[in-house]
Amino acid sequence: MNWDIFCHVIDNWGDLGVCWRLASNLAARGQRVRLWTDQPEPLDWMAPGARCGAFAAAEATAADAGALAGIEVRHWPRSDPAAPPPALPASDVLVVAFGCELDPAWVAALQPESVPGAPTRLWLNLEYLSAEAYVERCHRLASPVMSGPLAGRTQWFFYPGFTPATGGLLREPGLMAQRTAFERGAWLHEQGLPAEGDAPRVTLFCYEPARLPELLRDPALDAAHWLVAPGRPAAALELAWPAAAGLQAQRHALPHVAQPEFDRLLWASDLNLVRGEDSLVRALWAGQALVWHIYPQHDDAHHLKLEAFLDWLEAPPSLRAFHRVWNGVIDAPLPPVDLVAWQACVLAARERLLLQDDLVSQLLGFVAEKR
Ligand SMILES: Cc1cn([C@H]2C[C@H](O)[C@@H](COP(=O)(O)OP(=O)(O)O[C@H]3O[C@@H](C)[C@H](O)[C@@H](O)[C@H]3O)O2)c(=O)[nH]c1=O
Repeated sequence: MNWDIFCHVIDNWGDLGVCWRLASNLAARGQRVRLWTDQPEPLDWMAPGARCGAFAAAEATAADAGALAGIEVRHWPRSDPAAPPPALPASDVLVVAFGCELDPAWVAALQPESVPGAPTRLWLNLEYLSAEAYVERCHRLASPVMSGPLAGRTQWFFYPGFTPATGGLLREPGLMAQRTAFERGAWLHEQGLPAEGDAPRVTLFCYEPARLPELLRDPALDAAHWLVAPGRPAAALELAWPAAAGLQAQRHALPHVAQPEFDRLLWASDLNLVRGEDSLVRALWAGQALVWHIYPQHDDAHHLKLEAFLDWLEAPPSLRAFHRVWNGVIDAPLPPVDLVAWQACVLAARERLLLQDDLVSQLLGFVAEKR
């Protein structure tokens, strides 16, 4: 089948990160995808070569073409109201990610009314990830358009989630086999990172957690190797680093890496301090201790979202308390890091997730059912 996926980058990298993973998961299962985004630039490091297809086909190397077969990245002139709808063959499935607004003329162009007798074209909204109860209620609901140029059409809600009654999480079929075969020492060595010794490796991929200086002084981390992602995490650690004075801790600034390499970074770490949406999911698959820096919302809606996640995670009291302080929900001393208990919790959660179908399997099933 042919897919159009629309991605409006609001901020940071998760909007595009999720959409790229979705596109590549679909392509790996034989689907043909056009990925439209208003801000394709981060793909240059997240998925090197991805932009070749649409922007510079002649420059694509054979390796790029092979790795990215089935995906065409296209620029979406989202904020230009005069941009004419594309004159391209219609797609079977149109996905607007995270409820992004697509001009009705574009919807109509890419999804002409289905011909009687032919399979129905589908228009889906892939929503944000949450463990809150509404997700199970809203997953797979139809949203009929009542007025305007698209009146009479239906958009379907598809919600990712952590339980069998949701759309599940993105997970490539071979991911766990790769995870098991991963050789941490060799990988760290290849990256030029310290591969010897028992000192914990901590991946830092966060926003600006106010309690970072306090965490630097946690006794479990006083000789830690901090593996620091570029951008906001690097800036946050730079400010906090004076708190590590006198400790043996070391920091290692990392470059932007491609998504598969980012996964391996999480596999190689004893503690993953992740954020947003996609890195949280990848930290669950990594099966190491994790702490989530949730994307903050103005009305504090993220507090409930965080609690729902901690409930689903069956987080032990120390991990719950740590999350609440780390995310500024409560003002209290940061509880001590307990790598053993926290990893056990993540591994148990991963076992539960592995019993469920991944998001793309469910999405393909949903589309087959509706067509
Ligand atoms: C640091 C790094 C990240 N990445 C990728 C992994 C992820 O796909 C992506 C980061 O995305 P996230 O973890 O989701 O965090 P994020 O905070 O970057 O993204 C988002 O969070 C969402 C909840 C919001 O809705 C978005 O608007 C957005 O802010 O960047 C790499 O591929 N290589 C790297 O070197």
